Amino acid sequence: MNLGIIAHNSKKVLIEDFCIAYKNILAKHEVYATGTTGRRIEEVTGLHVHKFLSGSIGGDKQFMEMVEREDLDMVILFYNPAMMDAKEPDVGAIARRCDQYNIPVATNIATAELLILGLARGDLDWRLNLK
Ligand SMILES: O=C(CO)COP(=O)(O)O
Repeated sequence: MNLGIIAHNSKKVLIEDFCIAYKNILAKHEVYATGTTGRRIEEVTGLHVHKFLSGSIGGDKQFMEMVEREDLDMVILFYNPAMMDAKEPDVGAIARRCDQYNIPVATNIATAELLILGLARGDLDWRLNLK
């Protein structure tokens, strides 16, 4: 399955730790991420990540296009609710689009852990029937 990941700068270490912890599950899937998030994940896990441009220069739009094509099966958006900034990718818009297409989306690590463990257990296999 195709997993999409975006992490705000203040959440980069959190996403690194998450990806290290669940590296064995991620390795069985395709990971897509905005530029810096993807590079950081590659550096700490050694996994290959399909990298978009950096979020602030268009990577967020590339990510959104993939959601709109329903090509992502699960999305992790670690934004910082205390630091909403107009220059940052519009995570609210991406989350709304995920809801429109019924794509499982996690905006915090507690939910992300549920999703990744559910993915490993086959709970998201229904998405395979959409293709
Ligand atoms: O800017 C982002 C989230 O704030 C995401 O883009 P990068 O992964 O390129 O940092």
